[in-house]
Amino acid sequence: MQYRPTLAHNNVMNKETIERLSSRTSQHFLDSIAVKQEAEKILPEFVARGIVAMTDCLQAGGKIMVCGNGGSAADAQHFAAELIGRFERERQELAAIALTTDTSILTAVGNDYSYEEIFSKQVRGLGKKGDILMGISTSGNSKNVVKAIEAAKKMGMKVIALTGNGGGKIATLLDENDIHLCAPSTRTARIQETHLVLLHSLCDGVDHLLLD
Ligand SMILES: O=C(CO)[C@@H](O)[C@H](O)[C@H](O)[C@H](O)COP(=O)(O)O
Ligand SMILES: [Zn+2]
Repeated sequence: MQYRPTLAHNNVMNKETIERLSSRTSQHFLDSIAVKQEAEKILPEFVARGIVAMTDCLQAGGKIMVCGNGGSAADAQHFAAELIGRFERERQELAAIALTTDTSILTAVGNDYSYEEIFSKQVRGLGKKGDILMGISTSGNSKNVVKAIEAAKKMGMKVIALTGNGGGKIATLLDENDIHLCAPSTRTARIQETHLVLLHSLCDGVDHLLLD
C-alpha cells in the first residue's frame, strides 16, 4: 500500500488539513458526549445494582472474573487492576482477575480446542458459585464471551454484561439475576468509551460502600 504524502512528509503546515482533522476530532468528542448523555438517562440504576452485587460477592469471599476481546480485553485488565490495586482511594485488595492475560492458557486453549473456549475453560477452571463473571462485548456477539457467560450461569455465577448494539446474543442469555449494562450506540468506539465510564462508576461505587 502506498501512503499519500502527509504534512510530515512535505513539511508544510497545510491549514486545510489541520482544519479537517480538527473538525473530525471535535465530532468524536460530540458523538461521545451524546452517547454518554443518553447512557446517563438509562444506566445508573443498573450500575448501582452491579455495585451492590460486586460488593456482596467480594465481602462473601467471592471474586470477579473479567473477559473481552481487543479494546474490551484492555478494559477487562484495566478494571481488574483497579480492583486489585486501587481506584481513587487506598483500600484493601479486591479479588479480581482478567481472563485475557495468560498467553499460555490463551494459546493452548485456542490451539487445542478453539478460540471460542478461551474464556469458558478458565471460568470452569477458576470460578465457583458466588463469583461474578463480567463479560465485555461491544457487539454482544463475541462467541468466546457468550460461551464464558453460558459456563458461568451453569455454575450459578451472577453475570455483569457490558454490551452495546442492543446487547446482541448476550442479551438473550441474561435473566433477572444478572446485570446488563448496554451502551446506547452501535458504534464500537462510542460503546467502548461509555464502558470506561461504567467501569469507573463500578469502582467508585464499590469503594463508596466499603469505605464511607
Ligand atoms: O478496540 C477495538 C475497536 O475500537 C477493537 O480492538 C475491538 O475491540 C475488536 O474488534 C473486538 O474483537 C470486538 O469484539 P466485541 O466488542 O464485538 O466483542
Ligand atoms: Zn477501540
